[in-house]
Amino acid sequence: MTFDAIIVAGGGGSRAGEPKQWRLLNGRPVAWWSVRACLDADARTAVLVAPEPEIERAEAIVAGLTHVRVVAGGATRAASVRNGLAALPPGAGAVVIHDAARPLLQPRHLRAALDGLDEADGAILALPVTDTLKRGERHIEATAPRDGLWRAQTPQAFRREALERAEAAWPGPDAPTDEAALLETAGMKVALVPGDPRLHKITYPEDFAMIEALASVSRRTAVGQGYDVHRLVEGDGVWLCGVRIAHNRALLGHSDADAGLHALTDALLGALGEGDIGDHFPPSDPQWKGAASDIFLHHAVGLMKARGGRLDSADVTLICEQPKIKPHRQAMRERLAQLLETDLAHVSVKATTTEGLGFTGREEGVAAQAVVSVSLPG
Ligand SMILES: Nc1ccn([C@@H]2O[C@H](COP(=O)(O)OP(=O)(O)OP(=O)(O)O)[C@@H](O)[C@H]2O)c(=O)n1
Ligand SMILES: C[C@](O)(CO)[C@H](O)COP(=O)(O)O
Repeated sequence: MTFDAIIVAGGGGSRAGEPKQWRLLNGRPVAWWSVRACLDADARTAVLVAPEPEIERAEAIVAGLTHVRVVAGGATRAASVRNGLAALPPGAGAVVIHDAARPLLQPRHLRAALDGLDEADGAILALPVTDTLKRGERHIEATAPRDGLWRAQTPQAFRREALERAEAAWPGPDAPTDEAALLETAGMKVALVPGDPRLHKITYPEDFAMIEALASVSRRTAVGQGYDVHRLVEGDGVWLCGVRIAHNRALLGHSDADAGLHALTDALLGALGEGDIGDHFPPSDPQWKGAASDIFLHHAVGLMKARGGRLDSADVTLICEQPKIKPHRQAMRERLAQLLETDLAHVSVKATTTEGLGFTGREEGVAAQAVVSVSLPG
């Protein structure tokens, strides 16, 4: 079933003491992560609802993403959801509503909520209550039975037509605290789908630390490796790891033949499961003839960033007799750190000969190997 997503980020964060949806989490604003997850799950349109005075800020945050609309929120969460619904294009069978304040959303959560619509008009992620419940102010007045009680989370998915009907039928005047309440009141069926503690909502200041801790355990490390070779021919210099080295030979290739950057690009694509450099930049395509290989690496870095990935380390080994690499190693590391948008300490360049053996030993070509480690949302 096709679906649109509404990510509500229109609150003021009074209990958190700041507009929590804009605070940085792993280098991105809290609200960005949910928009990204909805797009990764193939939402047709993701509507980000932001406080009216902060529309431009929200637009800047999602500027690099396609199929996103930003609209102004209302005085309550329910009003913000209504504004989001009004901004949806017609057509999709389902709508998913999600709190921006739950930034560890993953596509699998969205799929689980949408699957719940097979047997109901709505489906919400929820966790069974596991603590004993007490009622009272300063002292306990009663112990409340917890059987059958659930903590409602988001995402919450709805058949669009059912949500619109339930919305129109809501008696008011109070706003519901979630959209499942609209359907419950209208007598419709809403499924309970097993939730996830990682969908914890940032409500109070201490929740930021909790989310950061959950985010760090929700990440995985991906390793990628790359290998490339280019032939040495007549010429006056070579490009290696983004640095031009004067030499009495040149490297032959469709692009600038920078074996170091090619191996590194392949390593990064490998860590992301994105195929290899030839899939993205076919050698048969004339536009890459003589191209500076910087653009290949830049592209792979863009893919990594779009996934919320972070480079932890990159290690390149150049294999050749000549030219000598050591005098250029630092310049290469600096250029790679710049291209990888990371610190110098995360980048290493090494070189070795093959003791005169093989094609590198005979100075017929230069080989390069690269290994990268990337941290990705789990
Ligand atoms: N008028 C509102 C109020 C809330 N929300 C959004 O609804 C989600 C859950 O609300 P809540 O945790 O209550 O956020 P705030 O309203 O920002 O917090 P507070 O109630 O502490 O002010 C958040 O992503 C929040 O941005 C919204 O879009 N519009
Ligand atoms: C919708 C919700 O996330 C379900 O738990 C929650 O009700 C929103 O937070 P609020 O504090 O009630 O606005």
